[in-house]
Amino acid sequence: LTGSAVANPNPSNFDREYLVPVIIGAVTPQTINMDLDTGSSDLWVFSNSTPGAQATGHVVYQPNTCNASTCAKLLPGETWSIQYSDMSSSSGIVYSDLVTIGGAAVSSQAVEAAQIVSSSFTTDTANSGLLGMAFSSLNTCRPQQQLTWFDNIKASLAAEVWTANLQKGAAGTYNFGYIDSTAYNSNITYTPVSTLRGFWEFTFSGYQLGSSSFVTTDMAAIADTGTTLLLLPSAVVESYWAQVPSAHLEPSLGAYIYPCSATPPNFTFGIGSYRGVVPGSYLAYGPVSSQWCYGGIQSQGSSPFSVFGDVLLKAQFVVFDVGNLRIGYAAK
Ligand SMILES: O[C@H]1CN[C@@H](c2nc(-c3ccc(C(F)(F)F)cc3)no2)C1
Repeated sequence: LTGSAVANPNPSNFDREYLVPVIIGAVTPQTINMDLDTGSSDLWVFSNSTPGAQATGHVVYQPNTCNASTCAKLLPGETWSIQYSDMSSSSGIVYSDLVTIGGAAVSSQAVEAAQIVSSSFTTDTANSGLLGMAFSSLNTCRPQQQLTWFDNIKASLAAEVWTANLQKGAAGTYNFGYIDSTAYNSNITYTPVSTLRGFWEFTFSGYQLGSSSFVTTDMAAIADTGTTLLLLPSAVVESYWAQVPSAHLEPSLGAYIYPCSATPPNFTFGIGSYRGVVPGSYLAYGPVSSQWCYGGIQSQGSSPFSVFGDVLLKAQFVVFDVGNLRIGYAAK
């Protein structure tokens, strides 16, 4: 078994997130556009349990709890509650239902129906749920923790692997169970993943800011498709933006902005001897005013690891190798 699904950048806002059409339900299938997030492990959707004022503009999951085996089943006593790093949150109850992504189906997937969503979820009307693709140890369902869609399907796949091929301002692809050798043009460089924190966590071997020399230093990072930007240690971020005249940390935003007339420098990361290049044009996030633009590289703050978010991932072909607990990068 293999699967392949489109990854659509949110149309209106600078590739802020990438949405995948997910089909939930057998008797009354619904296609729900969800944010595939390698930084969390809950599959949750706006639902008929979400207050109308919070669900306005969203597709809502209507579990068909008929008695047949093909229907949705409420999991008695199960609840979930999650908070994302931007302080947004959601919580609710849990059903089991058929979930198909890119033609690959899991018959009894825990589908977490939201009873409460925070305001930024309500306003992000392109996104009607999150599809967690980190490790199941992070799943918030209690008292019985639930498995991610990938953990449920991986034994049926041709290989316990999936790949992300996100694009700048265009539809990309998530493939499940196989590696499309036509989708990249360098060898894939793999490095081990630590699952101790439940993330796709790995060590990268250093970085290069623009045309400066490569800095060889082992650093921790997670690959997080649910984070828009590239988050690095504040000292590295300061050095990066020092290369752009008038770029500065804007106190009111807590973020670096730069003159929109400038093109930011490239960012290169190392994995062993592999060098992954993120073109400077990918590091221009979007305007905050007529002349100031929001930088695509920002500080990771007090986080113990950097965050390789969409601005970096869309420049690479990325292999999430669950079977061998490793992550792979290739140029494309
Ligand atoms: O927590 C970490 C796990 N991965 C990162 C992540 N963050 C979101 C997110 C998506 C949409 C929204 C909202 F719609 F704007 F509310 C908020 C957060 N999804 O993955 C951060």
